[in-house]
Amino acid sequence: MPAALASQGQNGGIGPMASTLEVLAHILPARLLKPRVAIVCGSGLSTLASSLRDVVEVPYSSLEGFGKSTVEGHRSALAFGLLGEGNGIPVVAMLGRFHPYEGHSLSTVVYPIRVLARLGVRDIIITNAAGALNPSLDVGTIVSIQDHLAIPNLAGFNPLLGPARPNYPRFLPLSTAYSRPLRRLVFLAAHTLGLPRAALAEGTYAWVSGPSYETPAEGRFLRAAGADVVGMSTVPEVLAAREEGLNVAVLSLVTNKVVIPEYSSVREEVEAELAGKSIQRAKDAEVSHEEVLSVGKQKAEVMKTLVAKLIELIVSEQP
Ligand SMILES: O=P(O)(O)O[C@@H]1C[C@H](O)[C@@H](CO)O1
Ligand code: HPA
Repeated sequence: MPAALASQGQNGGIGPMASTLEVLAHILPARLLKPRVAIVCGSGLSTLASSLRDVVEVPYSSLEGFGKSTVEGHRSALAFGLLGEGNGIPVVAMLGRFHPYEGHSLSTVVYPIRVLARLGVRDIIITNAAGALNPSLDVGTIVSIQDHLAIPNLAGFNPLLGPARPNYPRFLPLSTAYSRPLRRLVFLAAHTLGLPRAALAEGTYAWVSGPSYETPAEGRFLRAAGADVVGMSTVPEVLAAREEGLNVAVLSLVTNKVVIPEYSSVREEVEAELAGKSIQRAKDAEVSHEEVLSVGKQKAEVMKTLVAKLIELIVSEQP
């Protein structure tokens, strides 16, 4: 395997794990140190952690091995806290994530997931902002992800690249990566909260490296290949989480429709113009990160309520 590819992966190890865990053990009170469930907050969704109480925030800068989230809408800290009444459920949230397009290696992107697993997390709820490829998905819909299509993984950009390690599978199966029991609880949570049926859909997530958004041809290609939404994160985290033995649920918030106009010929337009006819053409549209963040802000509350209810259900089924 080319060295450049191997170094994109797990770096043959688990980074400065002992040091990271030691710092956390030093900072956190015992009731927060062993989180049961983890949340990864997508673009504009760091307020998902605001349902926690007794929160202790740990900046990534104090944790060796962590990078810095440089994307607007992501904060560089872990939030440890309790959810619900009484003793509460210990939960940890990544208030921001690392994307490969920021210049982070894949091993840095997934390092926090490996840390969370070692703290005792059993279930992880990964959220993201995504563009809709499936025309039936409206902006603001939450999509419970059931599968993924990861062209970068298929092409050799995979966080699991690297030497085999003891106690880790060499060949990770992904046919059940998105936990069916957790997906069931996602729909039960939505039902319990009385969310309208259309607020929550199911679908397949296409991972692209970004940071450029898709061209219309790429959008058509991903749709034709079976994806419902597209985004620039999540899949590396899912792979690491599965490798670490965590149960995974992924919730994508549709923040925009991917612009996939029908192919429209300029030649035909010019010929029509010359013939004195006019052709009606849809207006050009473009997606922006500002739009993504604005929808995230509008829908963060419903996403937060859904995630909190999901965590309650997870823990009531598997204390
Ligand atoms: O971190 P997520 O996947 O939520 O962020 C999405 C994908 C890109 O990072 C960015 C594009 O607007 O939002
Ligand atoms: N494409 C890729 N990533 C995204 C999009 C998109 O349209 N929207 C939010 N994240």
